[in-house]
Amino acid sequence: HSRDIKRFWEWGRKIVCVGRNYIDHCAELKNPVPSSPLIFLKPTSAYIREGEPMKIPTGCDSVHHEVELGIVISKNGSDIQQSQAMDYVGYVLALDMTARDWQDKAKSKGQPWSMAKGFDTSCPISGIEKETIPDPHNINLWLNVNDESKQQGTTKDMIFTIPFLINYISSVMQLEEGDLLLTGTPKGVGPVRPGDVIHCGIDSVVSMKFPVEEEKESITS
Ligand SMILES: O=C([O-])CC(=O)C(=O)O
Ligand SMILES: [Mg+2]
Repeated sequence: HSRDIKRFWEWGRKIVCVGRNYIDHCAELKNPVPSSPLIFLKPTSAYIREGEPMKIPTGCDSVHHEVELGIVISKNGSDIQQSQAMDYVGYVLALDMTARDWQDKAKSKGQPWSMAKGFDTSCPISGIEKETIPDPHNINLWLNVNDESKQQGTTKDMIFTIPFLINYISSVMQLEEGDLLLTGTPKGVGPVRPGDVIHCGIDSVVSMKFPVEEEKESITS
């Protein structure tokens, strides 16, 4: 692949996610509000784009939608200072689809969330928007399931800001061109079922739709 940043999902090397970055989402799942960012990873094999279905993995009883502002890293950096951080960003709309029953089970056993967060199709994304988003800390994220409003939040309510997160993460692991950073979800998460359609957006600037399907066992001989 040529390294066209507009097609970062084809060659970007990691997806770094922030959990519990909105107080009202911490409260709805009865989780503590973190005093430092909660970081986890998703594999890049989880990406899907509009036109592809989101598939509920076999054996999972509850896949939740989480609409999030995504940050595409535009150049390599380590120890990126907060004052420089906004030179490294482009914006996407993203879903952090989560197998909530698997996550709950992992949490109760003290195990990582990798399976709950990393299943195939668990990271639907839009294209990159930059000029259309003048202030990423003042946009509205919304999500409907079958035209019913489920999530509505403003990035004003993020606990840890984008420069803080970029500095925090890049002091430990380099951020590379084409990486995606998911900044957490506001309240209103909930389950989706086969046949549902997820429609989400950032204000009226960008929106995307994904149908939900059951994963079918692939038939190979
Ligand atoms: O699974 C969770 O609740 C953590 C998370 O990804 C978020 O807050 O966006
Ligand atoms: Mg999330």
